[in-house]
Amino acid sequence: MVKLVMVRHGESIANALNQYTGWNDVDLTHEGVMQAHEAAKKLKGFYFEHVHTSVLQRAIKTAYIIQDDLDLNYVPITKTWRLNERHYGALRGLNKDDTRKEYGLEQVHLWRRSFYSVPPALSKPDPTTGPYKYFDQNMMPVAESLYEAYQRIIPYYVDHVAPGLLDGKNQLIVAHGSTIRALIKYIEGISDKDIDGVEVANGTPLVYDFDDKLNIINDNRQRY
Ligand SMILES: O=C(O)[C@H](O)COP(=O)(O)O
Repeated sequence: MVKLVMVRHGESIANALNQYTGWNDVDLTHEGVMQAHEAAKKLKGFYFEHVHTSVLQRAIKTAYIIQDDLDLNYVPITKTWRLNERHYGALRGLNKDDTRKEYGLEQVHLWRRSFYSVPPALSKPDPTTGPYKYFDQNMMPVAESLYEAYQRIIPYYVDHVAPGLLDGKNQLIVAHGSTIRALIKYIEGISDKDIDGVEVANGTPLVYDFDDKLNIINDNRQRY
């Protein structure tokens, strides 16, 4: 049996302000730091051989806290844009309740949870925050549906996470709400329609036990 654990970062400053975030690089709040420590507590005794995270500090710092609390700082960590949150386009930085008032509940639900809905796009990529200044601007999204984000997230999982699992090595992914929803969809074979009912809470470890063919033996995921 091998384990995959996925953790959404602790509460970020944008989460606390109820703002769309996406590729914006915002820090954890104090509450978010505490949630990362809580996640580590729940994972006490868990050993993993590789950590995978995004290039966004809210996920990286959550991963570091978990590694440190579990005394696993020596475990290699990969930071990749492929595990970034879904790009929220021109919605990033806006308050979610304000957009509900302006565009209606249904539209906001579609932007946030449907598989194919694309948020309003930026007119051009926005490389103003740290992680993107060395990026090829041609690959920077201006907005992503979950479907589009899935196309960059799942190849990373298939190429860099699944081989470790198939080798019997536990893996930890510390990422974002939509990143983890895409991974849950792939791993559990959830339909395009049903994925809109899947939520991922900050700092709550999702644990999958797989057999040697990566069939799920057990998981602790709650749908709500
Ligand atoms: O990018 C964001 O705003 C959040 O991390 C996830 O937001 P959501 O719950 O609206 O998908």
